[in-house]
Formats: sequence, C-alpha cells, structure tokens
Amino acid sequence: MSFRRIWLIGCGNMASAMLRRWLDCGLDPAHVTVVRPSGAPVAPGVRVVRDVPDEPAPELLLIGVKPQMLGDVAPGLQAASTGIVLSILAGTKLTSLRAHFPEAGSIVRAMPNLPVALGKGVVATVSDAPIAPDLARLLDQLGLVEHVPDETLFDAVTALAGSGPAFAYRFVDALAKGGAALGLDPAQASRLALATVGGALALARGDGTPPGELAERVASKGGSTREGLNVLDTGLDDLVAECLAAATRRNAELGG
Ligand SMILES: NC(=O)C1=CN([C@@H]2O[C@H](COP(=O)(O)OP(=O)(O)OC[C@H]3O[C@@H](n4cnc5c(N)ncnc54)[C@H](O)[C@@H]3O)[C@@H](O)[C@H]2O)C=CC1
Ligand SMILES: O=C(O)[C@@H]1CCC=N1
Repeated sequence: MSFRRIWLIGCGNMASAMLRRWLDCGLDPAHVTVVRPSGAPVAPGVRVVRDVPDEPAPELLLIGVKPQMLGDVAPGLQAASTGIVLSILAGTKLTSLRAHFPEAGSIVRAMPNLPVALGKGVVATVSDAPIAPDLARLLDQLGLVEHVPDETLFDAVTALAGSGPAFAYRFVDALAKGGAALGLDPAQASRLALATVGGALALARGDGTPPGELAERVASKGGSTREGLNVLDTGLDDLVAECLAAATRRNAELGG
C-alpha cells in the first residue's frame, strides 16, 4: 500500500525537487495534487489547482510554502489536514504546526535539501508520532534520512543540511574565482572547480576515510597543498561556524 492522495501546498524550489524524485521513483502522478496560486503545470499527469479542493482530505498534506505564509494558508487547510501533515518549513516548530492543524492525524517536520531531486539529498525529521511506513518509504527515496528527536537541534540541522548546499556552492564558486584570478579562463576554472569538488566528495563518500584524513593524503610533505591549507586553516572553521550560527539564529526567528 502507498499513498493514493498526496497534496502539495506550494511547489517552489524545494517541494518540486522532492516531487521530481518521487515521480522518478515511480510515484503515480495521478495520486498527486499541487495547490499553487499560479496554476502553472508541474509535471505530466500531476493535477494542479489554484485553490484547495473541496474534497476528502489527502492521506499526506505537504506544506511547502515559506514559513511566513503559514498563517495565511493554514485556515484554508483545516478540512484537508486530517491525515499526515508534512512540513518542510524552516524554523516552524511542531507545537506551532499543531496549533495551525489541530485535526492532523500526525505532524512530521522534515528538513530536506535540494539534492533530494536526485535522491542524493539529506532529510532530517522530527515528528509528534511514529512516522508511517508509507511516508518513511517516500523520505528514503530522497537520500540520507536522519531522525533528530531533539527538536531544539532542528534549527542547527536546517542550517547545516537545509542551507548546506548553498554554502558548498559558494565554496565551488570561490575556487573558480580564485583560479580565474590566477589567469585561468573563467569558464574553464568553473568546470575545473565543479569537477574537482564533485570528484573529491564522491571519493570521500565511497572511501569511508574521514575528509580530514583525505586532505592530508593530498598534502605532500613540504608541498604546495600544505601551503594552501595553512591559509584556509587560519580562519575557515571559525567562518563556517559563524555562518551556521547566523543561519541557525534566522531559523529560530522564522519560527516566531
Ligand atoms: N530552498 C531550499 O533549499 C529549502 C527550502 N526549505 C523550506 O521550503 C519552503 C519553501 O521554500 P522554497 O521552495 O525555497 O521557496 P519558493 O518560494 O521556491 O516556494 C514557495 C512556493 O509557495 C507558493 N505559494 C505562495 N503562497 C501560496 C499559497 N497561498 N498556496 C500555495 N502555494 C503558495 C509560491 O508560489 C512558491 O512557488 C520554505 O518553508 C523553506 O523553509 C527547506 C529546506 C531547503
Ligand atoms: O533559506 C531558507 O530559509 C531555507 C531553509 C533551508 C534552506 N532554505
């Protein structure tokens, strides 16, 4: 058995990445309804409507709008939210979700990231009831699923994993810009940076060796990598810690 009625409220960057993966994994598009103000098509076979349908509630209601929109959309979703409510909203706590959806059978907070589109994402979860097997199966299709039962850590998880791809892309860009500043053709530097970081991560994932140890393997004694690492080691850890702290603070603010 799997869900036959899934509604997505909002289908922007994040929810559409999740849906793309689920459809690629064989989810029947006829089981999906997207509610979005534009009414613009999402994927072949997926029903798109502008307003919440006056129909029996779906088994799974995914809330994919911005956290600031929750108060606007929730009142129109009371009849639709008697099954599982799955929220991907940054910052918004289970207690707040429960207040907005008092009739929900269960409420699950998930914090995905964009690579879920390829099944290579991360999804952190916390919920007010055990996660139903059908939902667990869907989440598993997205990538690494980590249950984070202490909800007070969710803002930090959101900073690390939810926002993390943006931080990683910044590093790739910095690598490319650094290469261009040294005279490389910018387009070529971008290709080199992306392929280098992609390859390095693939190796780290496949190898099981901690990334710090892999870095040491690249740095020959007395060689040039060490010179470069010495520069990064003057401040990268602190800068990234500040970056995550700032994002974590903002997640807490978004939660109200
Ligand atoms: N973008 C990301 O990488 C991640 C985003 N999130 C969370 O996902 C949620 C959505 O973020 P994004 O997809 O980035 O934003 P987005 O702006 O791309 O998508 C939000 C969508 O909601 C739609 N919308 C607005 N009002 C609506 C209404 N009344 N009914 C139905 N749909 C409505 C908008 O048209 C838009 O398509 C946020 O709560 C965010 O915290 C979580 C993890 C990662
Ligand atoms: O920037 C945001 O608010 C969301 C949360 C995690 C990724 N995007």
